[in-house]
Amino acid sequence: SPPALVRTLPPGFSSGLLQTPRPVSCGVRCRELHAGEERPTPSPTAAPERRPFSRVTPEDMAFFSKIIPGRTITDPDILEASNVDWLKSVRGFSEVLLRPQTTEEVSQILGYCNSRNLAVSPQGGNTGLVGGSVPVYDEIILSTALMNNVLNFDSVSGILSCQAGCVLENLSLYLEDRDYIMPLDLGAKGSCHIGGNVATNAGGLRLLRYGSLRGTVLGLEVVLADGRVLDCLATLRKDNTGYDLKQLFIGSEGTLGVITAVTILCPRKPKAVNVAFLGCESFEQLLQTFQLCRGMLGEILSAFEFLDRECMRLLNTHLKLANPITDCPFYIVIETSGSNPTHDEEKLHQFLEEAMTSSQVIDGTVATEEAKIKALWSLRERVTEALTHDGFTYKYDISLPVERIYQLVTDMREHLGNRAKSVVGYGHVGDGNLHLNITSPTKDPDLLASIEPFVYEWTARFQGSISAEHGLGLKKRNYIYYSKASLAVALMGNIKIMLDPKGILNPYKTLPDDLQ
Ligand SMILES: O=C(O)CC[C@@H](O)C(=O)O
Ligand SMILES: [Zn+2]
Repeated sequence: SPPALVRTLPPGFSSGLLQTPRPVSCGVRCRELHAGEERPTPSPTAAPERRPFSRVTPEDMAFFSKIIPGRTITDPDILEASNVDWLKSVRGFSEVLLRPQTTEEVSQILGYCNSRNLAVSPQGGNTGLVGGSVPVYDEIILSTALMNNVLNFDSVSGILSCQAGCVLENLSLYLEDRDYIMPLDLGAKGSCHIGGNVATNAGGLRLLRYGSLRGTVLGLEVVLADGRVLDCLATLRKDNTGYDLKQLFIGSEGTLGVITAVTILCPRKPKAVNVAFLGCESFEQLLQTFQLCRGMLGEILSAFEFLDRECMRLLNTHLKLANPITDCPFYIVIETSGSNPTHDEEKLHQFLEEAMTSSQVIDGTVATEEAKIKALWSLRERVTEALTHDGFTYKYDISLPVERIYQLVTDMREHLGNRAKSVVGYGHVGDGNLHLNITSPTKDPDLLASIEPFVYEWTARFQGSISAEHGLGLKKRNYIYYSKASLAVALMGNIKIMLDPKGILNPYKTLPDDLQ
């Protein structure tokens, strides 16, 4: 029988997304590449069976307590928050939460877990939306929360070095005091950790201007599954000495190593920021406005986001946020960031005049002061929160050629008829990234069966990505084949085996079940 420390699942209780347990795929951790191999049929999102990892014993606890005294948590009330994801859609049953403060501590923990065959679920701010940051069964939760020191900031180059557990908003405030900003900004900034941002290659609201973390992250320190510390913590803009290994860990969702420190290139704080909130009659007009905006605002444009009328309805109903302009089918948030307030305002006003006279935009409002800028941004940033009050939410994060993104929403509405409560579209127009969200009063397997695989087939038909910026985690892992060739996925499996031969790091995530 399992040691007393480990609670077995209550009878009939499902772990994670588990509904119908699927037989363990093959148990083989070594997979050969076969040319022309058939792509496996994706299984439902149900979690695979627990793999035969060891269970935590009192001896293991004694070891952890010696390495990180007072920072081994077993209190069920504290563990509850770390076992459940932000959406409350995935639940694990871990009984151990470890809070290291240093890279050396992470190294010792992983070296030990690897030798004992104990599975580990790395966790940052736990704000992910695909079930990637919580355990599925009894994996040990390895939190970066106490690894929150800035290591260095070079005010000439703008290069920041910090530990992985720094909260994004704290880093932003730290940099703003020094006349710099972070190159990324997300709705979850108050909780998410930079290590988690990098591990998931989070996109967010500024990607249009500053690019993805694949460009702005200059270096990483990563603890590998066996405890070795990989020092790629470079601070160079240019470095072509061999393969760029840090890219493997960016977006790997904690399955290849635990990121412990990051160096990141930060832009100067803009002297002038303006936000315009505009309304359009059709998505066609919204796209024309985007084109015009790129032409007229070019170098000062820092965000071009959208939400539809349904999103606005949910913001009004659930969060009591008022629409600052007349009711429209589509709303745009445009942000400019530049170095000359007079020049930027003049450009923005010329653009708005042109957009209004050519009837691309029906109504709009502009903000230059911080409080109003914040209020306008919250209409875009808080859609996710509004959706959580609308019911059970099915979330899709799709990349498509920009002119196609809203067609998926209209096709989905037509396809579902009155079976869904709300079908909404919003997202990052500038990046060709749609957030399609569908709600129902409660979890509804029939509705889900109507949405999937329809949404994935639709996306694959236009060579889109089924996960633009949220990653695959537990929920989307089996749909990877809709966006990646079989050979690419098989190579990913080989990399996983090379770096984590026992598969202890964030098991059941990112890779499809046939490669777990
Ligand atoms: O909740 C979502 O689907 C999207 C969340 C986030 O990526 C956003 O852009 O607001
Ligand atoms: Zn987004």
